[in-house]
Amino acid sequence: MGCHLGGHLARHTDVTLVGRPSVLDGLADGLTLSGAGRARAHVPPELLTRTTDPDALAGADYVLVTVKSAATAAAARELTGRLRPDTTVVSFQNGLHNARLLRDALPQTTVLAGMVPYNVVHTGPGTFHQGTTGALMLDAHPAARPLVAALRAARLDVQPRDDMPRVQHAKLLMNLNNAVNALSGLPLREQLGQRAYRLCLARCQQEALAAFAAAGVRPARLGPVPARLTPWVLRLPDAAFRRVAAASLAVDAHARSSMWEDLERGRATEVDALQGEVVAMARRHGLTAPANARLAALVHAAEQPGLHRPWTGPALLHALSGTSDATEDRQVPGH
Ligand SMILES: NC(=O)C1=CN([C@@H]2O[C@H](COP(=O)(O)OP(=O)(O)OC[C@H]3O[C@@H](n4cnc5c(N)ncnc54)[C@H](OP(=O)(O)O)[C@@H]3O)[C@@H](O)[C@H]2O)C=CC1
Ligand SMILES: CC(C)(CO)C(=O)C(=O)O
Repeated sequence: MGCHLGGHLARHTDVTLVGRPSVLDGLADGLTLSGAGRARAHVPPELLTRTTDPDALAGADYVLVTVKSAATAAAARELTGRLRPDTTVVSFQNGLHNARLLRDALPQTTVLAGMVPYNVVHTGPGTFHQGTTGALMLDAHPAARPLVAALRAARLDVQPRDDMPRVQHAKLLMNLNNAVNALSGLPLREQLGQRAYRLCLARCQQEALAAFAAAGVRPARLGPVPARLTPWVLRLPDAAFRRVAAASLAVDAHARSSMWEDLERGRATEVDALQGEVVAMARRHGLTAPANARLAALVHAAEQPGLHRPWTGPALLHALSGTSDATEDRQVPGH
């Protein structure tokens, strides 16, 4: 995500990519951006400063944090004492707590929450493909204005919002599919086209919605269907689902979740910040979230070397069976 955002911005403003040698070395000839209906674009290496040294952020107006949730605390420690007082940090990460973690570590700094609604996959050396579309969102704040202008100049759609906690809860509901998608081994379109996988996701979302309600949080509406009705739409038979969710399925045939990419590359996933968050929130409010707990356990098992095998939809649903009432799979809203 850092290469995608940085690559787009580098054509309009000075960008320094602070990252790992394994990523930066692949950018020696620059960076190629594809997807989302834009012409394939090459960003030449002279437009990108690449470094592993966080000291390079000392002069930055903005720091966009795009590490996985488990790496936020360490990244925050690296930022501590290195930023100008007027630098603004934006967390463009999934999960609910990354901006708060950064704020706690950087109390003198303006830290904004952001949200990326679309998927980006590293498809080859220096090549980053955007497989789905949507507007970036971030806290509406005066400090965000120049960044919003730069993102727009780079032709990235962006919406400042005054309800980012609600946006992040809505995004968490979407991200509950990351585990299902990663375990399926399938592109998003193929996976969401199969009802058995959708029933797994519907169970996770139902548990999350119950936990959100108990916590007094109403997730923002990010798409055509209000969040509370999404589990019902997911449970529709395939043909009806295809009609109702045509827009959601209009994704690139190759788009996959970031968690799929983590399992493919043998990296730890973000499941603790997604399914794990629902389990923790449910517990705080005297509820349980057994489908989310089971999926988190399956993802952790798949993180072990050699243990990642694709799950069919029926097998995954069976693995979750007994974790919630199967009659839910026939439930309609209000019943
Ligand atoms: N990819 C996607 O399609 C989407 C991702 N997101 C969210 O965006 C965030 C980033 O995701 P994604 O780009 O996929 O993650 P990746 O793991 O692909 O990229 C993060 C990179 O940051 C590196 N990194 C970690 N800590 C540091 C540090 N302190 N200094 C420098 N580099 C560091 C990681 O290295 P290492 O592996 O060594 O830790 C890794 O190379 C996540 O929260 C994700 O959920 C949101 C929407 C879509
Ligand atoms: C865009 C989306 C929802 C795609 O699965 C995502 O956030 C991710 O892959 O992490």
